[in-house]
Amino acid sequence: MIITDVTARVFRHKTRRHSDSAGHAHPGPEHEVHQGILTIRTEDGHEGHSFAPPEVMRPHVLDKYVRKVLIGQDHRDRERLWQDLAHWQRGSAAQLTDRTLAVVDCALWDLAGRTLDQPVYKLIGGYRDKVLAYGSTMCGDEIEGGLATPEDYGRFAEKLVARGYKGIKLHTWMPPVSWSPDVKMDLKACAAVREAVGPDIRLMIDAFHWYSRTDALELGRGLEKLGFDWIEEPMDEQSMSSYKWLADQLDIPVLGPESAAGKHWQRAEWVKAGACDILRTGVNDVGGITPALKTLHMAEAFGMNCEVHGNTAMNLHVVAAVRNCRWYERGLLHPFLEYDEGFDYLKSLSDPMDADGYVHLPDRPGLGEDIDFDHIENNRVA
Ligand SMILES: O=C(O)[C@H](O)[C@@H](O)[C@@H](O)C(=O)NO
Ligand SMILES: [Mg+2]
Repeated sequence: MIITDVTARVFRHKTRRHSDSAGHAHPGPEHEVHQGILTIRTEDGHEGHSFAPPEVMRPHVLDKYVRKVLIGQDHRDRERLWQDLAHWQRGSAAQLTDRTLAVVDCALWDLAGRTLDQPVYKLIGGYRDKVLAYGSTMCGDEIEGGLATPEDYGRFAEKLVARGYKGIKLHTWMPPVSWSPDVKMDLKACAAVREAVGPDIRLMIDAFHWYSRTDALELGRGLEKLGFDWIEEPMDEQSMSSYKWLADQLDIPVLGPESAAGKHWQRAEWVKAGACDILRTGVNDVGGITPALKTLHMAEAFGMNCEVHGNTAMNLHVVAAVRNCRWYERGLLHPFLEYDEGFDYLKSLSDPMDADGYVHLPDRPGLGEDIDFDHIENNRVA
């Protein structure tokens, strides 16, 4: 049970996903990027793994913080290890991030599952073995036939419904798209999707994240006429009072915060302030599975749903272990990318979806990621 080793491996993998200046993904030519895998090993040879960008697990961070907290400890003490690592953040000069807490916490959960030969969601306490997914589109673009016009969104929505999705979330246009942001164009895309899919498919929006209060209000009022289920991150989430102002004015539920700092503590403040109607958490956003569960359980105590941000196994297992989350966010999707092709370092999808829109939890131990260790070793860069 005692942790003896924490290692990071960096490897090449190929993708057609490219990040823009705001960190949003768009399709492009295949290129090589680097990915990291963190491995935590115990004295009896058990291992737990989790993936993250290499900078999240860089040598300085592992040496100065992670190994100091983990080595020699009982790997089953996830709560104490998470608290001990989180307490290093304050004095780390912002070098120890929530993303690092998340990759360590996920590897510990994976280690527990692999050691006990159980899926993580069953260790947490399973609520369901399959979860309804919504298709989460990439942000709009200026790619001919991509997501460049409202009609493009409408056509893509039809394809997503044919694939089985019962819900669709539009990420609309944001800089660096030359003419964006534009509330009226956002609403045209939403209207085109509603027209294309009809009244029974659930629709949501995740818009430009820095609109003014009045722009966000105009967007929200328009969405109410289109029967959307929620408006997400239309303003800078550092201004909780702006969200309180917006939520007080709108009938459509305001969902958040996704990117606001402060883990489950800040999300408790949003609930107390009435700044959202549906809460949001995400394993990468709050520092791991452990704090994501704290957020979801707190929301449940207030009678609130809490939607989990992001795809991948770590978020899927959290969604499968709670009642007060309606969807798994499957994406990000684009007409020019085949999401079901997965990643070249995984032998199978972590979130396979059936024709009815349900993602089934794999019966593999831990986080259930079907890792191709040969690919990792054959493409090692560090
Ligand atoms: O980079 C981002 O901001 C995320 O990918 C984001 O676009 C998307 O995951 C999201 O906001 N989902 O709700
Ligand atoms: Mg979002």
